[in-house]
Amino acid sequence: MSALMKEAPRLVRTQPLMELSGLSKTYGNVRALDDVSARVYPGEVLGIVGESGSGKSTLLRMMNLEESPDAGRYRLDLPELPEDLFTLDRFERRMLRARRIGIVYQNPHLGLLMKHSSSGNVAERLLVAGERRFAVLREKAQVALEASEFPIPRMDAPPIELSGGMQQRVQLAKAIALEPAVLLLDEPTTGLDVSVQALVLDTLKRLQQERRITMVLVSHDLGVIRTMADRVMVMRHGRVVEEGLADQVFQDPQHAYTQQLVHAKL
Ligand SMILES: Nc1ncnc2c1ncn2[C@@H]1O[C@H](COP(=O)(O)OP(=O)(O)OP(=O)(O)O)[C@@H](O)[C@H]1O
Repeated sequence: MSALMKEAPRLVRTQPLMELSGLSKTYGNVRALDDVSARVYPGEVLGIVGESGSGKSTLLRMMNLEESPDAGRYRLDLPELPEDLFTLDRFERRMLRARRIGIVYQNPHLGLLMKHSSSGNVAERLLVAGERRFAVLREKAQVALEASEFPIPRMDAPPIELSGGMQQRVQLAKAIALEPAVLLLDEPTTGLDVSVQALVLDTLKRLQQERRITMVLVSHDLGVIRTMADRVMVMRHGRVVEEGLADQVFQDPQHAYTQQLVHAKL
């Protein structure tokens, strides 16, 4: 079986790990999110797909607590957290992000200090979470880089000197260094060469299978979503128009917009 082929969906139907409800967000006169709700179950990969401007990245930024909605609530099923994470202040959000939420952006400049060493970028995440011992920081950074299949001899090179694929692996190492409860991926392979894209997806898939990391993957690329996701949410104009098991949505799309997306891809 090719490494990129999917296993049977992992239908874990326990309590959702992540639950967002009734999210709305308006920028000027653009309604980026319009009453969006989403649930993510432990160990699954939720794919969010939709055309440019449909609200995917806005939703992911909310999941990462980078922004607050005009309305809506956000719950993570982890100990000692409030019922609505949007009530947390800036500092509390930062700590929660550092310890429990990992993110990989399409644009590495958003996730990395491009002129600092790659190992330092990963170590910084560990520092924010309280680790101060230099040897431990370095060792843990190396372990995370290895898990991301980053070439270790280059771990002290700054991302600015690395290829796009390697930069994404540094972001990934930083994101998983503390074994987050959820890993958010915003178009993690968009802009990479197709062959590099396949290798990075392979790494994500392996990590997912070995560690059962709960993931939310945003992509406009149906191929990427199909490769990775157990469940899919289709967004359009800031709303969720369809959601379901990935195989179901791809084989038998119900909404006209999803049909259009799927058929355009075939
Ligand atoms: N900070 C912002 N200020 C103003 N408008 C914004 C902001 N963020 C998003 N928008 C607008 O909200 C809408 C949704 O944007 P969003 O980036 O979430 O969509 P997307 O589906 O991720 O698109 P893309 O695939 O192009 O990134 C767009 O019309 C966008 O222009």
